[in-house]
Amino acid sequence: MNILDKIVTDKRKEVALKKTVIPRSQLERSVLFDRKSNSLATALKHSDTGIIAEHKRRSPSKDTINQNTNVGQVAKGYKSAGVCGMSVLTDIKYFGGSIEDLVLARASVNIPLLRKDFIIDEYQIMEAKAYGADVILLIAAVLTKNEIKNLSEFAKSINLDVLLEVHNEEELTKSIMPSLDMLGVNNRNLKTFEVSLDTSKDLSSLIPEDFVKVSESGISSIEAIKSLKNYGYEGFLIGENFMKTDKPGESAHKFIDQLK
Ligand SMILES: O=P(O)(O)OC[C@@H](O)[C@@H](O)c1c[nH]c2ccccc12
Repeated sequence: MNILDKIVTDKRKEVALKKTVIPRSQLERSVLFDRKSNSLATALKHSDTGIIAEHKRRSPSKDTINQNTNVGQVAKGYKSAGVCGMSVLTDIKYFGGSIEDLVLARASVNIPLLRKDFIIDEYQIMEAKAYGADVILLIAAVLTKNEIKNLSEFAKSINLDVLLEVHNEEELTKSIMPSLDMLGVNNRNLKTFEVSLDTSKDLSSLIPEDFVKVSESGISSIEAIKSLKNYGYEGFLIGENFMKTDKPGESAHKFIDQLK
């Protein structure tokens, strides 16, 4: 079994258990369920820099990145750096995050927040909304075309933006549908952890114009962003490059200043 299969197997168990502890009807009663969403796709379209900064403590490819973070402070730092949005990893077992991280970020900022997790069930989308997310990530590598359709339409029905992540042409062609707002190309292969920005460049011409294009992972230089912009990318998801420093917000600030 590859790592992605393991993550999804564990995720199915986690979701089944969570459903018994907090039923959907209770999620719907969260005050955040009625909060007006803040669109990440719109923010990216109106930005010259397009940075989406991530909160990530550890990952299966890197182990520890930063265990001493205060997610509320990181959120404030990213906001004052001028990011378009923040991605909050909520997977516990493999990334050291939690759904509470999302609500703590939401308590600190009103910028668009992406719930970054392995979403396989509507329940997790309800949970994302209840804990303050504006956007969900769907990963084509772990979903069928039908699942992508059902989950993205459900997210749209509760006013969440959808970022669909692909890694190759096959995933991309099966996924193109009107219920998505943004198409993200992950430069990291989630099965082997290999990283190459060429993945974004190679797939760019296959993404229809009406989707905001996002390049994800392995981005650490201004040059990388400048070259990805030539391929039509408007969003850049950066985690480790900021999180490996003591002050992720300040690192993001310096980075964004150089982009302007
Ligand atoms: O830390 P990086 O290399 O800048 O990558 C950030 C983000 O793209 C990465 O964390 C990510 C992209 N897609 C994912 C899916 C699940 C978990 C994590 C991810």
